[in-house]
Amino acid sequence: MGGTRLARVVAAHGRHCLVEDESGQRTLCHPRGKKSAVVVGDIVAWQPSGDEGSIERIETRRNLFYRQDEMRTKAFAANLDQVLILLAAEPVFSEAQLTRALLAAEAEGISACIVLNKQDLGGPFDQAWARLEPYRRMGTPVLPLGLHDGHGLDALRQRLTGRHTLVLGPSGVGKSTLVNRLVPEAGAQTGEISRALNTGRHTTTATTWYWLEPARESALIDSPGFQEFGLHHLEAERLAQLMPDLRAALGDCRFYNCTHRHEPGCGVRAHVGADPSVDPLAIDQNRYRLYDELFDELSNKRTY
Ligand SMILES: Nc1nc2c(ncn2[C@@H]2O[C@H](COP(=O)(O)OP(=O)(O)OP(=O)(O)O)[C@@H](O)[C@H]2O)c(=O)[nH]1
Ligand SMILES: [Zn+2]
Repeated sequence: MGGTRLARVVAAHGRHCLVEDESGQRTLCHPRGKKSAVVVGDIVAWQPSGDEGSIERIETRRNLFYRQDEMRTKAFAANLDQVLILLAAEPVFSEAQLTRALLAAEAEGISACIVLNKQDLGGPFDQAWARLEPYRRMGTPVLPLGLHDGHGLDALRQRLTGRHTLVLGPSGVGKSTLVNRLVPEAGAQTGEISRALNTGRHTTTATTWYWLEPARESALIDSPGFQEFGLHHLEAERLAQLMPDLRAALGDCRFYNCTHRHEPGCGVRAHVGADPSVDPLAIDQNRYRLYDELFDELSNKRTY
């Protein structure tokens, strides 16, 4: 159709968004009619009208990273290559929250990595690093980082190169420090987006797309909302498949529809609490407890 162009959504506020074309040109767009909301990372077909534009269509998404609680769904971003979960030696992180974010990524087929910041803190860092051992063992990359002294920054840059990465993390782990460290003109970009979308507030409250280099190949997508990570969109029966450590032990249960909670002859529970130096399929107690609790939560969810 004449006049329609493809572009990427680099910021969204309400139903309005900022799209960026291949040359890097950004345009404020509004949806035409009653269209479903766009998400950062969406590829859209849009049509210019004056200085602004209207969204005609959202291209099919490769994936959509989102959370869902009883009342609402929150989409973080679409078409991702990777989700990076930033944690730190302090504040002490919640394993439940970490596991939920990993599950949401796995359910959409998005690879995830964990980055542990504040390496300079010594003891607390070592304790946090030890808590992440089951995650390393199940194959999730875990990178040490010290944003204050630059430790591990090169390895992190390597992991981000050529990918579009959503960054998530609880408050206080150093997410703004990370963005400012990797995106030299982050402040300017944020200001430009705030002005364009007329939010009148700092866009740390909205999801924002940052390019890491002038060639615009690697991107960091900064998104708030790591708290209250609802997984109502997942079936309880799918959980074990989505947890790599449990998944590795599947196939040896007596019952084909085993929930791995109370059935006799369960091949998963046989590995819970085992010594990893003896049992390569050992499942960490905490991980199993999280599975058990989530199974309860997801099988008792109410639908409205
Ligand atoms: N010791 C230490 N402190 C760090 C490091 N990186 C960041 N911090 C500190 O951690 C605190 C939180 O950093 P921010 O970048 O504001 O963290 P944030 O994740 O954006 O936090 P919110 O703004 O609450 O979302 C600040 O006081 C930083 O100086 C580090 O490598 N070591
Ligand atoms: Zn079982």
